[in-house]
Amino acid sequence: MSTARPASLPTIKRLPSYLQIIENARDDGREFISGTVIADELELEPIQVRKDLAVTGIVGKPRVGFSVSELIEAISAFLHWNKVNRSILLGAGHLGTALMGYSEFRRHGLSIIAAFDPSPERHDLVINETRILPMDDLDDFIRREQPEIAILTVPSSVAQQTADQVIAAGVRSLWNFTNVKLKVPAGVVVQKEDLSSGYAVLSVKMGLAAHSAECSDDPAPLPGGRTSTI
Ligand SMILES: NC(=O)c1ccc[n+]([C@@H]2O[C@H](COP(=O)([O-])OP(=O)(O)OC[C@H]3O[C@@H](n4cnc5c(N)ncnc54)[C@H](O)[C@@H]3O)[C@@H](O)[C@H]2O)c1
Repeated sequence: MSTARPASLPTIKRLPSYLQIIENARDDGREFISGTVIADELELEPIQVRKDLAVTGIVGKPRVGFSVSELIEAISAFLHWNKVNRSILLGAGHLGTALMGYSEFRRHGLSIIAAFDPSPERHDLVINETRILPMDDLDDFIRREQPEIAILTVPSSVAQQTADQVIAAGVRSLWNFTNVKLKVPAGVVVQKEDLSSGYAVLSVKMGLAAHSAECSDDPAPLPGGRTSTI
C-alpha cells in the first residue's frame, strides 16, 4: 500500500535539491541517509525534510534512515524524471543557448530534440547535440516528432503567437521563460519561469544579513527558521 501524500509546490521545488544530495551519498558508496543529514546540508528543519519525502511514499527506518537507492528511485518517479520528455526549444538566443548547453536536463529525462529560430546564421548550428532549425520546419517537425514540451525563450513580443503555433501543432506543455502571461486552451499546461524570484530571495537575505551584522555577530535567519538555502 502506498503511503504517498499530495505535494505542495514548495515541496516539489525542494525535491531536486534532496535528490542531488542523495545521489552524492550514493556516489560516496553510502546505502542509507537520514533526513537530518539532508536537512543539515540544506539548512532546513529535519521535520520539513521528512514531511517532503513522505510524498514519495518511502518510509525511513528508525536509527538507519532512508535507503539511498529506494529514495533516488522514488523521488525520480515522483518527479516523472525516470522517463524521457522530448522537448523543442523556440528562440535559440542567449537564454535558449544556455538551456541547450545544460547537460543536467538530459540526466533528468528532459531531452531537447530540436531548437527553432528565424535567424539564418543560427540554422544548422548544433549545441550540445541539439540542432537549430528554421521556423518553416516547425509545424511539420511537431506533427512528425510529437514533442511533449515546448520551451519558450523567444522575445516577449512573439511569445503568445509562438505559443499559439506550437499548441495548434499539438504540443500540450509549455515551459515559458518569457515575461508574458500566456493564454492557453484547457488541457495545456504552462510553467512560467522567472530568475528574478531567485534574485529577490538573495536580495532579501543580503538585507537581513546586513541588518543582523549591524545588530550582532550571528548570521541572520530567514523569517520562520534557519538560514535556508532553498
Ligand atoms: N525567465 C527568466 O528569468 C529570463 C531570463 C532571461 C531572459 N528571459 C526571457 O527569455 C527570452 C529570450 O531572452 P534572450 O536574452 O535569450 O534574448 P535573445 O535576443 O538573445 O534571443 C531571442 C532569440 O529568439 C529568436 N526569435 C525571434 N523571434 C522568434 C520567433 N518568432 N520564433 C522563434 N524564435 C524567435 C531570435 O532570433 C533570438 O535568437 C526573452 O523573452 C527574455 O525576456 C527570461
